[in-house]
Amino acid sequence: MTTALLVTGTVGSGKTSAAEAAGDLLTAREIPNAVIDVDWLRRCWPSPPGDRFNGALTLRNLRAVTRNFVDAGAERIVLAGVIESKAERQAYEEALGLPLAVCRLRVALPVVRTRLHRRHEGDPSGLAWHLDRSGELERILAAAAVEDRLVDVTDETIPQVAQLVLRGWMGS
Ligand SMILES: Nc1ncnc2c1ncn2[C@@H]1O[C@H](COP(=O)(O)OS(=O)(=O)O)[C@@H](OP(=O)(O)O)[C@H]1O
Ligand SMILES: Nc1ncnc2c1ncn2[C@@H]1O[C@H](COP(=O)(O)OP(=O)(O)O)[C@@H](O)[C@H]1O
Repeated sequence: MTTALLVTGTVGSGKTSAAEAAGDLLTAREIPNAVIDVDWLRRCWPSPPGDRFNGALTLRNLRAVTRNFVDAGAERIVLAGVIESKAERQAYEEALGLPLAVCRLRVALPVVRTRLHRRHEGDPSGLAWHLDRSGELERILAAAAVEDRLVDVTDETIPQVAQLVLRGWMGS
């Protein structure tokens, strides 16, 4: 049966990079897989009042895209995204229609901020928003403890993070 793994963490923690690299590792092992960057499923403007991250639309897109990937033969689905509560986790699991594991990346905030400066070079307003959100979201995620597994990856390279994430999910 197909199973899903959500790589989560605060903004700039490396969830997108880790999910992409995990997909590459699965491909190298010839395990049919798909990678979903949840940010793209909510990239629609404007969002409705009271739903600033487009949560409802994200779930509808997730349901449709996942079904297509499963129909295409994906056995492992790796997602990068943010969930802030156990209720949101349940809603994701229901939309996916698959067993879901959640791995949270923890990265020391000064390192996150250095990465954000690099990623948002030439984008001062985006940088300011992400810098502000990084600490706030880290506190929200730590309090919510929605994950099955928390890994501190402050000093790990992207391929190392991908390996850690997969090891916790698949055992190797
Ligand atoms: N609760 C919740 N739900 C969904 N997404 C969340 C949430 N909190 C923060 N984020 C993160 O917000 C970041 C939005 O950044 P974007 O650059 O995509 O901006 S925009 O939505 O296009 O305006 C984007 O940050 P990055 O993770 O750095 O890409 C999202 O992951
Ligand atoms: N393990 C890592 N080591 C060094 N830089 C990283 C690592 N993971 C991600 N990055 C870089 O940090 C930035 C944020 O990573 P990204 O994957 O976009 O994070 P997120 O999806 O959590 O916002 C990107 O510029 C990325 O290239």
